[in-house]
Amino acid sequence: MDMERVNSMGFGEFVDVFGNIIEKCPLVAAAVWSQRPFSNLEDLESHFFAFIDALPRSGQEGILRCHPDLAGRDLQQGTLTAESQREQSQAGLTSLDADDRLRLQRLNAQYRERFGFPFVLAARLSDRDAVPRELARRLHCQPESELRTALGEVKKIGHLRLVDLLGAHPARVEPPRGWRSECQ
Ligand SMILES: NC(=O)N[C@H]1NC(=O)NC1=O
Repeated sequence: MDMERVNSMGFGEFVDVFGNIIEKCPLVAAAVWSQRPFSNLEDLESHFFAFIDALPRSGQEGILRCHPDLAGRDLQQGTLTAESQREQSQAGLTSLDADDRLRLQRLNAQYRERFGFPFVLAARLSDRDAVPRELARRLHCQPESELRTALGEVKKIGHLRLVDLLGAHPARVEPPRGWRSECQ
């Protein structure tokens, strides 16, 4: 799909196509539509990300809370969005054995208890061994930096989803501008 096609979309079609760039948050696409025309993928995604950055903390936490746990209940029940299902599957999270699944579920619960929102990570840039390791590491980060790290992961997920839709050049796997974890 090229940008001319994107720029020609009416509101309804745009939200249908881009409504899940930010997981279960079609409002972001709805707001971005009014910023058209877009010159390229970077321009388009910058509007998605600027919307997130401009939200108050409650809105940013709300966006994080719309994400399903990695290897969590939605995966078990088959209720993930198509995008999330594919991402979790690519990371090998759909084929964990019972012990590994339980370990991840316990870590997810600890993380949610500490920060008040779910652990978010771009699963396609990770794998079944790295996910619990990264979760355990981030559990010890400070809440302020962890919020920024988690929003950076939301942006990585959104970037990869946009690349899928627009058939653009290979995804930047190390995106610039502070998308890295702030807590080492
Ligand atoms: N919790 C979490 O990170 N979920 C997201 N990550 C990802 O790659 N897809 C998701 O749904």
